[in-house]
Amino acid sequence: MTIFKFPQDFRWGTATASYQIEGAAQEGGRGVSIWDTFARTPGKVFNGDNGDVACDSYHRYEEDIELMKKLGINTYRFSIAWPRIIPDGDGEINREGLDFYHRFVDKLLEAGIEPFCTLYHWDLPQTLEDIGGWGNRRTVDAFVKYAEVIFKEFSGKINFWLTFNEPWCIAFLSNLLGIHAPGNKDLQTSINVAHGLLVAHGKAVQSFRRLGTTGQIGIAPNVCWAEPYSKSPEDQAACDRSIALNTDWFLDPIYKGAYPQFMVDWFAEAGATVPIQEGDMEIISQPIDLLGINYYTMGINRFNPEAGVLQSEEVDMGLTKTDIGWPVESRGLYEFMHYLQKYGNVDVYITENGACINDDLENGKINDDRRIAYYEQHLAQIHRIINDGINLKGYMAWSLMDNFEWAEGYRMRFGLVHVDYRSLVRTPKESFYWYQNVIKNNWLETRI
Ligand SMILES: N=NNCCOCCOc1ccc(-c2cn(C[C@@H]3NC[C@@H](O)[C@H]3O)nn2)cc1
Repeated sequence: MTIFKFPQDFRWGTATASYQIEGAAQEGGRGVSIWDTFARTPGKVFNGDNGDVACDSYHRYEEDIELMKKLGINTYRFSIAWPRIIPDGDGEINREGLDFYHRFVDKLLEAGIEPFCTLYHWDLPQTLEDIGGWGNRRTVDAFVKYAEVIFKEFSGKINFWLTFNEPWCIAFLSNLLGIHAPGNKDLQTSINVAHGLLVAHGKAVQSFRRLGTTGQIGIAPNVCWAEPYSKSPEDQAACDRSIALNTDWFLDPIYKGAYPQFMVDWFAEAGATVPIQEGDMEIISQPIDLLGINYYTMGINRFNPEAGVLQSEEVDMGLTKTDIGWPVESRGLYEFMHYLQKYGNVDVYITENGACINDDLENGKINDDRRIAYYEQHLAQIHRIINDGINLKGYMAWSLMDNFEWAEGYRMRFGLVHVDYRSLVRTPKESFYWYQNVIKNNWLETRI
C-alpha cells in the first residue's frame, strides 16, 4: 500500500459541458446550435441520439449540485451555451439565458464550489455556421461580443475561465475528419477554423483584461501523446506531427506568436495555408494565466503514407482498453506534462480525465472497478508530476455523470454517477465513493 498526499490547496473537481447535460434544447429562449443540427442528420450520431433532454440538468441542476456536495469537490467545470445567451449568435441578448446561469452559479457558490467556466464547448449557434462558422471573421467578432456579455455579467462570481475546449476537436475532428459537428471534411476549412478560433481566443483575452474581469483565463487543448512504434526517423516524425496538431498548432501561436513551421510546411505540401491577417499573431499571443489539459489516452504511432493528412497511424499494442476503445496508459500524461514545459512552468489544471466504462446497475449498484483502476493509475501520475515541481494545480474528473458523448450518443458512459436516461434518476457509482474518499483525505491510497 502506498499513500500519495496532494498539496493542501489542490483543487478537486469534476467537469461537464452544456450540450452534453442540459437538455431543455427548446426552452428558456435557447437558439439552435450546430449540435442540434448535426444530431438530427441521419447517420451522424449513434442511435440518432441528441441533446434535447440529455441529463435534464437545465431543470435538475440543484440535484446535481447536491451530488457535488456529497462528492466533496471544491471546483466544478461547466460550459455556458452560447445559444442560450445570444440565440441567433450575433444579435439580441436573451436575459432568460443569463438568469439561468446566474441561478446555477449562485447555487454553486452557496455550496462552496468554485465555478470553472468554459465559454465555448462546441455548441456554436447554427446561424453562425450558416455564414461559414469559425472561418468567417464575423463569427470571431460575434464570439467576442458573447464573451464580453458573460465577462460583464459574471465577473466577481466566476474566477476561472477557459475560452475554448479542445481546439483540435473543434477544428480537425469536426472539419477535417467530419466526425463531430458541423461534419466538414476539408483540410483548408479545418485550418481556417483553427485560426479563427485562435483569433477569437486572443480577442476575448484582450476584452477580459480591458474589462477588468476577475480571475484567471486560459484555454484547454486536448492532448494526444504519442511514441514511435520503431526507432525509425519516419515513425518519430509521424509522432511529432500527431502531437503537434493537438498541442503545438494551438500553443505555439499562443505562447510563441507563430505556428510550428514544420507543420505549416507539411500542410503547404498538401496545398493548405493559414489565413493570417495583419496583427493576428499579436492578438493570438495575448498572455494567459492558466492551461486546461484534457487527457484520456496515448498512442504508439508509425509512419503510413495512407494514414490521413498526417500520414501517422496508431498501432494497436494490445493494451487494456476502455469501452470506447481507448488504450489505458497513464504514462502518457506524465510524459506530456514534461513536454508541456517547453512553454514554461505555467499553471495547469487537468480539466478532463476519465474512463468510458459502460457498466450498468446491478442490484442498485454500479461496481465500476475498471474506472477506479483507471483513476488510481492517473492520479498516481498526477502525484509524480507535482513531485517533479510542475505547477499542476487541480484535477477535474470527466465526468460528474453519464451524458451525451457526441457522435457516440448515450451508449458511452464516462460518469462517476450513472444516469438512467428514461427516468433521469442519478445513481452514484462505486467510483464516486472512491473519488469522494480521495478528496476527503486529499491523498491517494494505491495498491501498488
Ligand atoms: N487523432 N486522430 N484520430 C483519427 C480518428 O479519430 C476518430 C475519433 O477521434 C476522436 C478523438 C477524440 C475524441 C474525444 C472525445 N473526448 C471526450 C470529450 N472531451 C470533451 C468532452 O466533451 C468529452 O465528451 N475527448 N476527445 C473523440 C473522437
